[in-house]
Amino acid sequence: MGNDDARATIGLTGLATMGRNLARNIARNGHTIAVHNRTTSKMTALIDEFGDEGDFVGCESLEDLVAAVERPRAIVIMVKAGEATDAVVDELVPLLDEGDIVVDAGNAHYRDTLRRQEALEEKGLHFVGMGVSGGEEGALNGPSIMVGGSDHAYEVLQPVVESIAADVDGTPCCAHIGHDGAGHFVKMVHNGIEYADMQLIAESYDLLRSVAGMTPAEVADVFEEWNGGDLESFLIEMTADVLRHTDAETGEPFVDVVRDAAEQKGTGRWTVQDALDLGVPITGIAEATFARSLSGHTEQRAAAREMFSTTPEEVDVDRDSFVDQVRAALYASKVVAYAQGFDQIAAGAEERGWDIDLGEVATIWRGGCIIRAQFLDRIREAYADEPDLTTLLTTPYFAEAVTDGVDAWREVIVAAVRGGVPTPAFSSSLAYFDGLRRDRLPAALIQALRDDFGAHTYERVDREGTFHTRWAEEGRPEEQVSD
Ligand SMILES: NC(=O)C1=CN([C@@H]2O[C@H](COP(=O)(O)OP(=O)(O)OC[C@H]3O[C@@H](n4cnc5c(N)ncnc54)[C@H](OP(=O)(O)O)[C@@H]3O)[C@@H](O)[C@H]2O)C=CC1
Ligand SMILES: O=C(CO)[C@H](O)[C@H](O)COP(=O)(O)O
Repeated sequence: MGNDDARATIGLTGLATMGRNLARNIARNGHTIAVHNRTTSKMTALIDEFGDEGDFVGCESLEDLVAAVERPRAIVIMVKAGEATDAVVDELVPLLDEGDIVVDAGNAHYRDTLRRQEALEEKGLHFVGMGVSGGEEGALNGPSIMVGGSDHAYEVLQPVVESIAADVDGTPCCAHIGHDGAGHFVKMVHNGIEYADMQLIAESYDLLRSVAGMTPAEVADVFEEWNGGDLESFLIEMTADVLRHTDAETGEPFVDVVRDAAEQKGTGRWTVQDALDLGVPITGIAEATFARSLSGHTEQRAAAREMFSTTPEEVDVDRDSFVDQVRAALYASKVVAYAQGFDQIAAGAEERGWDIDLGEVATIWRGGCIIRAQFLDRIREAYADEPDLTTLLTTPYFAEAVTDGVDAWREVIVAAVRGGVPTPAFSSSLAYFDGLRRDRLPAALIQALRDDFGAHTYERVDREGTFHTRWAEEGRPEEQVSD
């Protein structure tokens, strides 16, 4: 296909919340961008409203979009993940030429990215799975960008993606994470951590309201104060803002007029499914995902309330001390959630042959993305000191934070249990910490039971080898099954 009139550096199809702002960001940074949307009115609205922000080429069809972009073309797809992305890829591919680059910037499952990458490679095209985080505002003003694809594709895209990404201390929040699905894999785990972060924040809010009896506005003040310390982050700041918001119609705190059933588009669930396959215990993320599911089971919740309706025990706490304890518990649990997420990235990278630099991941999450937080700098430093870190939990800074916070963490969970306030993420994070540091785990009993009912064998603490006890026989003789 000829494109003699092509003058755009890059093309983008999918101009909903993210795509339209990403396109504006690209144009504002001096790149000519060709824009397209299945429903043309979104494209014309973008040009009408924001056409003067940069050099846009409006396109009514994918054919026009392809013709408008200089070769080798780079075309970004920013549409609904799943079937919609496949539909756009299928329509786009026949229009392209060898060497062109298709970039999926949506929240694709990394396995879909692997599949698409293989299919396009066979046609001589490059496929890039590019995770973008930052929501609507980040897409416009600088997101965090996780690119997966060939070295060549990254070289072509680098000037554009680095110029539009958020910037922290002069470093763009953008990196070539690895080949094929690596970028979408890291974005998936990022979203899993986002689920855990939000669940921990929600549990903190619930405790401060239900145990300490604070109003949403008072809790907002607490979050605002926390945002001035170690917990400083986008989500903590946003929580203060949301809790202070009053519903215009009713005059009630906004949080009280929102239905308490949390939805999910799937990235948290994928993270948990993947962690199960990898055998990595990401308990905080898993509990956060299940907590969203539980909140959505409205009929079961109604039945349970009717059957078990109880007034939880009043818990007598000193408000100021409790606020401090919740802060410590939140911080320690957050450290666990991030440690687990980074463990998953390390395990996934090893399993799939991606050379993922964990310090670089922490670096590009410091700005632009939803989980941006001051303490990512600490994580970056930890991996800079020791790239093959076994767990973030044992690095001096985080070990101290968890050790200092552990008593408060326990107190908070005791208060939650007494008060009937569910804290699945707090509790599972503490259980994870206790599990890791325990001298002996009851896993020994599980091994013995497995051997008893299924001859599954066990290892001994005092000798090498694999053993089986013949439980049904007199004297229960033990045999060594292998060395
Ligand atoms: N919203 C967010 O905060 C974030 C979203 N993402 C991801 O970015 C992508 C875009 O998200 P968002 O902007 O919220 O928009 P949506 O996920 O709501 O997707 C809407 C866009 O998809 C297009 N689309 C849907 N089905 C098709 C189809 N069959 N063929 C062609 N186009 C189709 C729509 O076109 P039309 O207008 O014609 O309906 C529209 O442009 C998603 O993959 C999302 O997961 C990533 C980070 C943050
Ligand atoms: O990717 C994102 C932020 O990083 C999106 O906002 C994501 O879609 C939110 O996920 P969910 O709808 O499952 O809460």
